[in-house]
Amino acid sequence: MTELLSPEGLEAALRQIGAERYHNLHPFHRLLHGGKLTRGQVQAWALNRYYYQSRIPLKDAAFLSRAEDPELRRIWRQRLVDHDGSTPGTGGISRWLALTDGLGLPRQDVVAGIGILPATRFAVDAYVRYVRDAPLLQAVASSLTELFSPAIISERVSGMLRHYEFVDERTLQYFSHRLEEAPRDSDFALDYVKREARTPEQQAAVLDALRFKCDVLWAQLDALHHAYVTPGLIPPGGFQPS
Ligand SMILES: O=C(O)c1cc(C(=O)O)c2c(n1)C(=O)C(=O)c1cc(C(=O)O)[nH]c1-2
Repeated sequence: MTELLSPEGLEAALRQIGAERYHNLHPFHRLLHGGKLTRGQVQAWALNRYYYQSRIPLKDAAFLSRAEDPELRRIWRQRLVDHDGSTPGTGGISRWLALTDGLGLPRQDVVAGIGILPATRFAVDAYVRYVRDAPLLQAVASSLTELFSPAIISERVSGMLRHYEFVDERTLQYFSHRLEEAPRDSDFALDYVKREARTPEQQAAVLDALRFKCDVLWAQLDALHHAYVTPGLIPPGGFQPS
């Protein structure tokens, strides 16, 4: 039998999950941020990660289609604006393409998802489906990995600028925007789940949602590590670094 946690207790339990399971702990990120990857391996990461970026607005649109409260929609819809921009060439997706352009990947291949790993697709699509189908409280909770993203983003930007001559401030501009957007989004989502998870069962579901999302992020890096680090088994159709 689980007990009802206080809102602060729930927050502490969520933060504990992040401390144990967030993808900053994944060996592939240690290599990426520590300058241990080749340009081809960084290309593979940016290409696969584009698929995640491209699906985030679809999952937020799925969320909006289910949110009946106008106030909740008004706040959540900012996420779509952040990724898609308000005019062509603005927003997070185009900033991610500035990174893949800078790494020398053909834009049309990136956008078409040519060469992305099967496990990237499966993990990301599972996240979109989760947000489409799970109770709204869990859909909100699944975004809470963003509580932990500012720390990893700061580490990534400083590590990559220090170690790789093939990236610069301009190609990494995506991340400076996320440093402002992610805390705003995750503060809102955290307040929401602390307020709305009122039974032990709901609290357990919120914690499970965050574990699920950590798995979505972790599985993407497992796939990259398996294909491009060790044992280096690139699946059929996977991107081949030149
Ligand atoms: O660079 C990262 O490590 C990282 C992590 C996460 C995350 O923790 O889910 C997101 C992002 N970046 C990100 O850029 C982003 O737009 C984003 C949206 C979401 C979400 O769940 O709605 N997570 C993340």
